[in-house]
Amino acid sequence: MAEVKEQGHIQVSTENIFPIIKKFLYADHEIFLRELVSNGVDACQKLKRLASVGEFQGEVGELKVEVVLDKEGKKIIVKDNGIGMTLEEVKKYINQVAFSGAAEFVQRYKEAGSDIIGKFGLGFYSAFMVADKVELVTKSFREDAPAVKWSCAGDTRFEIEEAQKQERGTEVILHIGKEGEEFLNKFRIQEILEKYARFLPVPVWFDGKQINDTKPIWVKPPQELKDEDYLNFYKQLFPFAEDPLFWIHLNVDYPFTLTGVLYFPKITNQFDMQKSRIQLYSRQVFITDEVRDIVPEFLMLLHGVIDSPDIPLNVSRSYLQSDSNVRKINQYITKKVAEKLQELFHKDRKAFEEKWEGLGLFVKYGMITDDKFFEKAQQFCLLKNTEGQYFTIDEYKSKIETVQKDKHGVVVVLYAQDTDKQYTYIEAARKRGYDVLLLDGILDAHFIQRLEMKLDNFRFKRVDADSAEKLIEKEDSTASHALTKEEEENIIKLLKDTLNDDKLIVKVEALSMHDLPIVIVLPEFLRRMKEMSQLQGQTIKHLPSDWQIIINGNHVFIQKVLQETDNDRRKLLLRHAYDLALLSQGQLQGKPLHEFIERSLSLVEK
Ligand SMILES: Nc1ncnc2c1ncn2[C@@H]1O[C@H](COP(=O)(O)OP(=O)(O)OP(=O)(O)O)[C@@H](O)[C@H]1O
Repeated sequence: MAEVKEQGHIQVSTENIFPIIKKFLYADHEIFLRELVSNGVDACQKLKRLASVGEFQGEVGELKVEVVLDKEGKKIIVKDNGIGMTLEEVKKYINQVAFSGAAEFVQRYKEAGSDIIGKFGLGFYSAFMVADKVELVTKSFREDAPAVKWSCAGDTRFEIEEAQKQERGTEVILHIGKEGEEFLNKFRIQEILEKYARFLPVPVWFDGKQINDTKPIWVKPPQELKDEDYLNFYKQLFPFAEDPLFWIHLNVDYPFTLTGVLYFPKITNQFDMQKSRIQLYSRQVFITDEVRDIVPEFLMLLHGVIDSPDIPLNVSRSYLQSDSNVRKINQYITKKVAEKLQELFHKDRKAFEEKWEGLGLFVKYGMITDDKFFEKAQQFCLLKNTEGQYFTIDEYKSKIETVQKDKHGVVVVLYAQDTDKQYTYIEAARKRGYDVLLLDGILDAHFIQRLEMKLDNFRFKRVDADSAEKLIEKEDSTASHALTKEEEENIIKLLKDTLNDDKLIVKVEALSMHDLPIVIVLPEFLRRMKEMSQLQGQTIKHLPSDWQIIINGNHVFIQKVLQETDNDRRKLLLRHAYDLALLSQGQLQGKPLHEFIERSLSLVEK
């Protein structure tokens, strides 16, 4: 038996901290392993540093941290061959420094409650979340320092004695208690190590295998890396994801330290958008994938890794938002992303256009949520028209300015959300020499509003918001149609009778012969209101009374209806014209569609 060198009490100010550490938060118990393994890694790195400056002249050997599970003996052991500790150091670091860390935690826990949980590196004493008794056996790199054993059974008493350890380094032996039983499982340990230790800078071994990649790409200089390396790393992080569109390597040391790689993923649906896939590391130790307050909101769509020792982890969320480093990091990332996009745009516009389908989503999201980004992105944000051509905002403005300016000097941008459903309207607009954009993305409704807010005299109108004639109101748009006042009243009444609805909004307009005899439009404002309420989860269908019916006073079909003497046939013809209008809107379904088909056949037969 070794001689007991010292017994003592860990100094506790008010109450025993162990019960508090133990009850910490159930879900976070696993971090004990992160803490112990990273202490081992730190110890190895310290030794390497000492060797590099000549303060340690012995054999460094292969530095590593090893985790051993002894299921039978109910023990988890974390060993390293790093610097180790002398007796004095054990007293200083374990009894005082580590303890004061734990005491500080307890203090904050009492102040902030669950807010700080999971954000606080509890350090060495987190071992007591899972262990009833902890032993630490250590031998310093200093040649003449004897090995020391420290032990503590989860109360304020500790013991220090001489130990028999021959090799340099530290071994922490956890005697797992009831609370920690779930960790006496190989797969659980494996899982925790893969989560937290995957990219630690010193080899970490468990169950005969090395868990980690000590040199992940974000710590390497970008000029040493090929596209393939970035793609492989992406696969390593997200084995089931499709290849990303491109990536940005972050690398800054002043005024804060930040490295990382952010990927622009292929996003195909709204579900993909909700997944946050940025992992935060601090010196290669995984911290969290909850990066909401660190990364600008719109960049939450990106995937990848950020590593910064300058992000405070042991504080509450509201504090994080006001932290000046976090704010600077935010701005830096935004700037970097904008610059990278700009560079891609200038270097190879064609490739940029080809990727726009996927990229546009990020750019638009950024423009919607971040003013600074809007300013920059305005220069490379693309608009695609229904013929598949791409324009920057300025290019598009110059393209349509002359033809699509209305009588108030506002440039009216026409757009479709569905080239099939709105085909008739797109054609009608094109015939008038107008250009039509395709804005069919999930964010486009918001994007349109943003552009209107930011750009002077720029208004968006969906092609079916009005008759083609009225979409862009010109000075001379008071063209008269072929019907007399009486005929106009007659035809309106007839249509209301036919459809059996008094409340319908019907008007006669001078459309061209190219247009349908009856056109149905949904004013832009009303439609947008509906869309917004739908986006917020309320599903209001377009009520029929919102649609406006426009009778084309110049169409021969309408003349024919008026000339027809048989009232039933007049109604039948008018019904047919109305159904054609619904059909061109993609709204004719069910029974009315069936009747329309029957009627079409009978008209042919007659
Ligand atoms: N395996 C080890 N080898 C050598 N020294 C160690 C080892 N584990 C802990 N120490 C010493 O004990 C000190 C306290 O450790 P503890 O884990 O509580 O806090 P920390 O690592 O300094 O900070 P953190 O709270 O972020 O973990 C360390 O700073 C280190 O000096």
